[in-house]
Amino acid sequence: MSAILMDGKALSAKVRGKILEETHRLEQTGVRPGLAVILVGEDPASQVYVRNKEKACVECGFYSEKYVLPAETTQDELLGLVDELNHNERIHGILCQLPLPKQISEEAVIAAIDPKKDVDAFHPSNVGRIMIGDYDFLPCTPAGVMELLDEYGIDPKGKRCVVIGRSNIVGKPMSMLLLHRHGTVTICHSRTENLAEICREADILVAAVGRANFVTPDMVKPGAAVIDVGMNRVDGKLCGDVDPAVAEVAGYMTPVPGGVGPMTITMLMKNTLKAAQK
Ligand SMILES: NC(=O)C1=CN([C@@H]2O[C@H](COP(=O)(O)OP(=O)(O)OC[C@H]3O[C@@H](n4cnc5c(N)ncnc54)[C@H](OP(=O)(O)O)[C@@H]3O)[C@@H](O)[C@H]2O)C=CC1
Ligand SMILES: Nc1nc(=O)c2c([nH]1)NC[C@@H]1CN(c3ccc(C(=O)N[C@@H](CCC(=O)O)C(=O)O)cc3)C=[N+]21
Ligand SMILES: [Mg+2]
Repeated sequence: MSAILMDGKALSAKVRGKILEETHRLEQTGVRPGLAVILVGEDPASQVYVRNKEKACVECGFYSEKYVLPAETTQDELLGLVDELNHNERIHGILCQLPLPKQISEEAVIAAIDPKKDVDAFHPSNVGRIMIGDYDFLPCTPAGVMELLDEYGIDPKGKRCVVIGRSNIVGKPMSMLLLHRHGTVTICHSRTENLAEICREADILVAAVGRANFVTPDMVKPGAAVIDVGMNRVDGKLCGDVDPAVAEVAGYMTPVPGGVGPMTITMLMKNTLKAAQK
């Protein structure tokens, strides 16, 4: 048996095509969606992400600005830029790439972004709204995973869903979106006991750990949908959190690259369009 690969690249192309149509419609009213991306320091993974985001902006017809700041940037300097972008009328979405250097508080920067321009949906008020189920912006990576599940006809309703990872940017919001869709959700983390056993019960297993080949075939229920959020560099090569051998057990699986990554960026485009439409 070999899992059906969930093609995030193909689905992204489809969704980006629809976004481009919406962009053209919005332009009739004199508004072009604008996204500002801030990158502090030279994290190589972040640079790939920023490059892919620029390409996506072109595909969606957006205006975009990129700010590359040195690793020594102070918190006040960064907050100054955020404030400027909050007031810049060409910019509808602001994304500050995480992680930030040690001298800068991520919480302070996230809180400084105007919630109406917070296309990551990381601001506490947007996070709160997601908890309640009353939101404008969905968090990009979890939203991308949900669109992939929908595209392949995988409905979380009533199903055992296991999320490995509890970060604010992936694990926690992922669990919340699965819960909204009536999944029975278990969140695992580094202190979880009997992790493999818990994972083996999952109909939908999401790996957001940040460790290459963490999920092995013995941890997967035959036929399960296995979603690989991981983006790890091993000897210069990009690989996920899921051992490729899992494809022999799983029913569905997302590849890395070409799975969740492109969908994350597409959801960022969707949020930016939405911000511009408001
Ligand atoms: N495809 C995409 O669009 C995106 C991909 N990523 C990638 O996803 C991965 C996760 O990112 P992120 O959530 O930010 O990472 P974090 O490092 O913030 O979180 C990792 C989580 O995994 C848990 N964990 C670590 N080791 C173990 C273990 N041995 N057993 C069980 N749980 C463990 C941690 O537990 P604890 O809380 O106890 O420490 C933590 O909750 C990374 O590879 C990142 O690059 C991230 C964002 C978007
Ligand atoms: N404020 C903030 N928001 C984020 O959403 C955020 C962040 N910071 N920090 C870093 C992580 C990581 N992340 C990725 C998204 C897409 C790809 C991506 O495009 N992946 C391609 C890579 C292909 C290639 O190698 O070019 C793929 O999987 O096919 C990678 C990584 C978003 N993150
Ligand atoms: Mg920091």
